[in-house]
Amino acid sequence: MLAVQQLEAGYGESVILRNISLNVKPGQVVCLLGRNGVGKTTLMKSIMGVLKARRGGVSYNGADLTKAAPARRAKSGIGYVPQGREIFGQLTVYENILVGLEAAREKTREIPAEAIAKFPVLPTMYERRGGDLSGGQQQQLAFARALASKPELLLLDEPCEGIQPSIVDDIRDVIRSIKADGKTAILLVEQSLDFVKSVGDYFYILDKGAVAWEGQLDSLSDEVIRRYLTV
Ligand SMILES: Nc1ncnc2c1ncn2[C@@H]1O[C@H](COP(=O)(O)OP(=O)(O)OP(=O)(O)O)[C@@H](O)[C@H]1O
Repeated sequence: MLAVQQLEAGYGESVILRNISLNVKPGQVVCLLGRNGVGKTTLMKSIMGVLKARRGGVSYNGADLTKAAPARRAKSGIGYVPQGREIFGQLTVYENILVGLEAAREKTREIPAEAIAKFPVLPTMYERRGGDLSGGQQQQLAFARALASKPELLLLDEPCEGIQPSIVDDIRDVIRSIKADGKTAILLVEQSLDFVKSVGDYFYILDKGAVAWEGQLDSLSDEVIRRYLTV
């Protein structure tokens, strides 16, 4: 469903991604691995269209999205939980989720039940400002905002970063439950290999601007971990 082909992207003079090709199939949980600074977030931004591709392309369900703005990509069915969550601090919890609804294919102001079903605490906080929530609550809100448009592909950039261990377990459960529902594929950036192995199907390792290794997660060997992931 998602195909990234020979993508090149970067900032100003610097080229971060030189030649990236990867695929995500329906319902799959694909994990993006690599040492700090290899460009995982840059790739997520390029897929979402926040950062323009310089070469190569991004296609989704057969449509070429390489030149499409982020809003069109969202409307095509791609949801995004960015690194750092990017909750609108001055908006209420409810309003934050409504922002996610803007990307829904049918026009509605009704938050779909499935967006919040996994986060029962959120409706009890609808009137609170996003900025007043804890990190874990903000992460739940970022998930709900992304799920509001019923995406078929969810981009998750380090959803456990800065989150306390008990909430990390909750996030794992949410990812597993999205996977079990079978309606939404996930492209996940995550540092913890244990976490990745507990939710993922397939992996890509980035190194030097390209895909250095890929495979089924159960085939990820200690040798590959040492070569590309150990600091
Ligand atoms: N807005 C920006 N302007 C210029 N350079 C940037 C910008 N954002 C990131 N970079 C640089 O691009 C490179 C890749 O960064 P990126 O955040 O994509 O890596 P990452 O693999 O996600 O790292 P981490 O695991 O630390 O989040 C780094 O060298 C970083 O300094």
